[in-house]
Amino acid sequence: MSSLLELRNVSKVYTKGLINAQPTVALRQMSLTLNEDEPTILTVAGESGSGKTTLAMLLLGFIDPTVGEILYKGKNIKSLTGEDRLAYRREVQAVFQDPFAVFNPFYKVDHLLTVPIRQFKLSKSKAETQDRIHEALTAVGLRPEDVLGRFPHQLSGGQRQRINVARALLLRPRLLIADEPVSMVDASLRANILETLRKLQRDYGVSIIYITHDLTTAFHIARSIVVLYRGGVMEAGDVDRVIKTPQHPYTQLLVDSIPWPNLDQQWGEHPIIAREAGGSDPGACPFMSRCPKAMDICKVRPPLYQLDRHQAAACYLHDKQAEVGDERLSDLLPV
Ligand SMILES: Nc1ncnc2c1ncn2[C@@H]1O[C@H](COP(=O)(O)OP(=O)(O)OP(=O)(O)O)[C@@H](O)[C@H]1O
Repeated sequence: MSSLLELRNVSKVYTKGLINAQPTVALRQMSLTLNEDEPTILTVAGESGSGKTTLAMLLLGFIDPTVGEILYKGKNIKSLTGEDRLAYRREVQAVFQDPFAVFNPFYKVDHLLTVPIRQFKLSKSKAETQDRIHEALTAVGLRPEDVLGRFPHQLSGGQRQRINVARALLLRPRLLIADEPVSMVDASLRANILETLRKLQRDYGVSIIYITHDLTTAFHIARSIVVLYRGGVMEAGDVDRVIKTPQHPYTQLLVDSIPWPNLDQQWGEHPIIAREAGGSDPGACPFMSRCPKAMDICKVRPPLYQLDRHQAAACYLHDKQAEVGDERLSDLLPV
């Protein structure tokens, strides 16, 4: 089986200057492989300063490893030239934390989406360009008529972030580096954007390296996880296994810091729905009795709704098909 991406013993050491240089080991002997034939979502999790962004910068070729090598389709990304380099530039895309910072405020969304198509000569006509843009916007759950013709400041943070994902998707990437893509997005839109990423992996065969400090979202979308601490890999493996039975004390600490809702607790005059649904099972979604779509998701990952009530909130708010009655969620779950 051929590899899409391979890190071989990669370390990155930053030095601050010539005098009194204090080296920082931002990444330490990291190795991992993503297979070309098995698009997957891999989470890289860790607290602030653990080396996550350094890893993203290395993978995108913005900085070079101090030791070790990074191979894309079997070739060291440092020595890529010509067609190979162009393919790597096109096929490895990124979505960053801040959906505000990426856009030039003077250009409309149309321009922002047309530029990459032009740069990589992906279309032969204006009509084809438009078709591609419409397809990409639709794939990320946006209606073209809602966003085209607008400036970035006329869009919500969630819309902007999805346009970032659409822009990456236009280039038909094989690998997406998503560095904290939902940390600056409203809680109600997080599940929506994470679901979009999952769709890219499932329907478009894009592998995703999802970088986060938030294990709840990692659990939501990833199949496997690498836990970083001070540049070193503490634990790695199947996401269910690592989060449910963490072996390393640092991972245990991260898992212990996940907020767990108390399903018996009442807020204001309204009892939480889990009560109404007879949901004494702590792993059950509080909205399960009235939300068919959530039930589907629950079958895949039952404890999702146990992890973070905001996740449940996001799911409810996002899911227009869910018939949960007229109650506003904010009446049921405090924000
Ligand atoms: N350009 C740089 N020069 C020197 N040290 C750096 C540089 N960039 C990062 N570091 C250091 O490397 C370590 C890892 O930083 P990095 O930004 O990769 O962590 P992170 O996990 O992404 O953190 P955060 O979640 O806060 O963004 C930190 O100790 C940081 O101070």
